[in-house]
Amino acid sequence: MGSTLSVIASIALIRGTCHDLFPEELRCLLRNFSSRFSSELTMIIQDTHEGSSNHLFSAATSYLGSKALSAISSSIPRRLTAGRNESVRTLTFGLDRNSEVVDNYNGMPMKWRYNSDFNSTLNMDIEWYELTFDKKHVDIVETQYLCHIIDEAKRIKDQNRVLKLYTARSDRWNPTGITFDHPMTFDTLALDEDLIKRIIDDLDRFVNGKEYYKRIGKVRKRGYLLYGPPGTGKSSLIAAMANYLNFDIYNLNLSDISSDSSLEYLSLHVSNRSILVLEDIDCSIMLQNGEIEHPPGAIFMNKHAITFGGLLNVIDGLLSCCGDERIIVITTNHKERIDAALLRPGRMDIHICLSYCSFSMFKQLASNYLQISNHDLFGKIEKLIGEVQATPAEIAGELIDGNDPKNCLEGLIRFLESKESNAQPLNAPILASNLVENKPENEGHGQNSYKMTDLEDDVITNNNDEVKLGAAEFTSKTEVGEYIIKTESVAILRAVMLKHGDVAGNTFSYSVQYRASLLEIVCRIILELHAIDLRDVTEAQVKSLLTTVEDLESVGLEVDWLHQRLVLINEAIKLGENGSTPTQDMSENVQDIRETDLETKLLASEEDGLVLQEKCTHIEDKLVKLKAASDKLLETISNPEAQQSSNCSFHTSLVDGLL
Ligand SMILES: Nc1ncnc2c1ncn2[C@@H]1O[C@H](COP(=O)(O)OP(=O)(O)OP(=O)(O)O)[C@@H](O)[C@H]1O
Repeated sequence: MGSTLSVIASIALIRGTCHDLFPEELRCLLRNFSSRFSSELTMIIQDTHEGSSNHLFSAATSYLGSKALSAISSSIPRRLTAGRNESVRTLTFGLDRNSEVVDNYNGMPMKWRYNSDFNSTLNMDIEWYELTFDKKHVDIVETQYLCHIIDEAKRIKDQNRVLKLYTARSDRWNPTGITFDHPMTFDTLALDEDLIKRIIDDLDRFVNGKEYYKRIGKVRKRGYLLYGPPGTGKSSLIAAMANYLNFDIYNLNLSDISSDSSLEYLSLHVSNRSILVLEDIDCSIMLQNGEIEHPPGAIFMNKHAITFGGLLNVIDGLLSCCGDERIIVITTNHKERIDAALLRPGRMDIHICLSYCSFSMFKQLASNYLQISNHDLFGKIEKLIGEVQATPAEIAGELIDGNDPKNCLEGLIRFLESKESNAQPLNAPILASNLVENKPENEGHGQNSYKMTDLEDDVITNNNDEVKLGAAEFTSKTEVGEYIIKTESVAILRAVMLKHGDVAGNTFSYSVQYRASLLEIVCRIILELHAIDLRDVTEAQVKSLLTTVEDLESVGLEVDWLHQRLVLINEAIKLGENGSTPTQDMSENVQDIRETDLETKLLASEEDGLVLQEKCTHIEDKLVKLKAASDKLLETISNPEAQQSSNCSFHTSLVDGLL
């Protein structure tokens, strides 16, 4: 034992002496000399290059630090440095002075040696790596290996860094941001499994799609629209996305921004590999109600100074040119209030509807909060969740306070039952907020439905039972006149055109696609009016529809006839609720509608006598029907008992005469 120690001590002494006698410069010289006769080549990578810091050197530091302890490196260096600072999530390692590590790159050994020394000429420490490899691999090192190091270092750095959340104040981003430490991940997010998989696939394709985007000449940005009632997990999904991608979040409330130029400035100062979130956009960008004068084209402005054009510029213009790998997420509780131009693929590539809690979502929440995957009470909860609209936030709220699963689940059942007793029936009318998205295949609450487009802008719809590729919104379209619209709206639009002419004709300053999307909204309102049971409609719901129609009118759509009809329905509901009889006003209103229809048709047909005659006959036929309907309506409304027994006529009177 004593002799072993003395041998080690002697070696250390000799090494120390050699080190003192042969300074680093001399040893380098010797190595260079011997390399002339060697098959190996050594490349020096210094910390500075041509007067500025050398990115390859810092990339090598991160790369070798991650390799130093891993099994991929064939040799673990004798001396390592270790540490951690505020900007990273885990410990980081590095090579110590004169330490070596061998990295096997596709079977080719790459020897790395780290060195540092004091440079008396520069009066500072200098650091460098020596990378030694077989001369025959020089091309691979130059064209592949060094790029691989840079890419890997970037990935490692991104993966390890602490995420930041930036908010804007006085039109500037908070310069340091705050640490974003949200625990939500795709594992804990309660969402349909298949939907999560599709979102992850899309994110993966996006972050790994550098070459793809380059090839097709498209800027690497992706727009997501998250919409749905409050508490359905929009913010939670953003957090899960940020954690999955390791992207910082820039959260912008447009109401806080004073001008388009401030918005531009902020968008230019969003870093790459980040998510720009515009929350509750419908609250910040309002549809004008016609009271405010504004230049043509600037139809959607908020009460401050941001124009719709300014917003599009951020999404399409400046951001497109000046950033890379950016995701823009827009959230809203009312998708139908957002201009279709903003929602089109290329701007908002993926639309995700976050809806009320389904049973599978509840099971995920139960697993998160109570750590149970099954319970005797699950059957009852499944039934209630199928009948009641409860948001994941509400369900989570019931599960959060308590350690005893049984108590929590019983509390949840009581909560759902109380909701059920106050709730609308299942076939309740559709709120205006659901107009755009509540297509037949997505109907049924407690279900999670969504549409999303992938890189090639396919559309995927899901109603929990089936997943269709390339269906619905963007693919199944038909032409009506110059408008290309969803097939399901064709019959209605044709009928509207026949009866009211081209109601979007006055909006010619907008694109045909945009006008088509406005017409789609009209069709959907009519479709919904035909589908709903008017006995269950509340005044608030009709008012909501009215707001949408007013919005349409404010952009120039001629839908006064629809407006009047909704007013009439509203009146009828009020009368029905009060049990009173119709007023003279109301019967005049019905008469007005008939006369207006006739006048419009007559005027529109003035030029052509034959057409006029034909149309008159057609209109007269319709008037006869409308008269019968309105008589029935008046009769029904004047007799509340009859209204109960003949809801069918009531409905026919109020709705069917529309077209
Ligand atoms: N899908 C979900 N999975 C897990 N938890 C959820 C989910 N949805 C909501 N929650 C819970 O409810 C809380 C509120 O949800 P969140 O803020 O994500 O909803 P939101 O749709 O963004 O609401 P708002 O529109 O009001 O901003 C979250 O903190 C989370 O605890």
